[in-house]
Amino acid sequence: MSEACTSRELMIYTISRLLKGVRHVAVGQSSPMPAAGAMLLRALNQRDGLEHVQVSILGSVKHNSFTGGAEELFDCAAQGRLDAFFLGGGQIDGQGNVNLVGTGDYPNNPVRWPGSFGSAYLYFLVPRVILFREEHSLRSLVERVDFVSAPGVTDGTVYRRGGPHALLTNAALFSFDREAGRFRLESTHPGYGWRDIRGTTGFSYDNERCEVTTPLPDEATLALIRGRIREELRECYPQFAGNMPGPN
Ligand SMILES: CC(=O)SCCNC(=O)CCNC(=O)[C@H](O)C(C)(C)COP(=O)(O)OP(=O)(O)OC[C@H]1O[C@@H](n2cnc3c(N)ncnc32)[C@H](O)[C@@H]1OP(=O)(O)O
Ligand SMILES: O=C(O)/C=C/CC(=O)O
Repeated sequence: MSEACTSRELMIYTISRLLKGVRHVAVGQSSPMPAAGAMLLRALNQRDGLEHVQVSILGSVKHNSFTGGAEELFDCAAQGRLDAFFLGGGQIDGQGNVNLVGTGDYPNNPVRWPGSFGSAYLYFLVPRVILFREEHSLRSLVERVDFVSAPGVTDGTVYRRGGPHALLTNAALFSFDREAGRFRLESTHPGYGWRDIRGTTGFSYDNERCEVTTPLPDEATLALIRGRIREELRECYPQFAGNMPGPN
């Protein structure tokens, strides 16, 4: 029996499950776990003789067919040729708003993050946007973000084909109901129960007393993460890949 599945490996595997059915997935800045999850889906589909998955990772030479940087990604999204993307946030709230700018009042934020990137644009255009935040805490999952980098919901007068699909943390998986503008707890990761999630989530959500446990990857999938995926990830995220379990 190999070393037990780590929290990050579970998140990577869960991302690959959330991506099922996509043909083209892109990964933006500062997103090692999404990159690994997208690579895992590509590898699993290849292994199982399923449809080819195009993976475009910003900043990568090996795993990116774009040669012109983010502009090409944005054009691709506008043309409807991108099925899935990922957004993080120092804060994420119960309506799926993400804050990549900082806490407190802009522009004198006591805590400052890298900035909004093209998050607002892509959030409106990419059908399946998966939100991710490793830290599941009252400070990261808040009632209302201090700054809206990209809004989760928009009124019906605004043309919008993209938006939040799910929120994944190191403790739980939520889906997002776009009609209701609310998250629904879908599963808690091994070691966490619904009460833990209630106590560490700053917003209200549906299906609070969820008893479903997030499924773990099987041995073969775990071996793929620790082998091929870890190696593919090294190009863009050497430190993250170096901290993953795997053969020396
Ligand atoms: C086209 C495109 O590319 S669109 C962009 C796509 N990519 C993304 O959306 C992902 C972007 N992600 C990020 O920029 C980062 O991962 C962030 C900002 C969300 C989080 O930053 P991380 O460095 O991972 O988190 P970390 O927990 O280390 O926090 C950084 C700092 O902010 C502080 N912090 C983080 N969250 C909070 C919070 N909610 N409240 C107060 N302080 C906070 C931390 O204490 C830390 O401070 P320190 O440096 O003094 O210790
Ligand atoms: O403008 C943005 O959103 C992101 C740009 C990242 C890049 O050019 O690599």
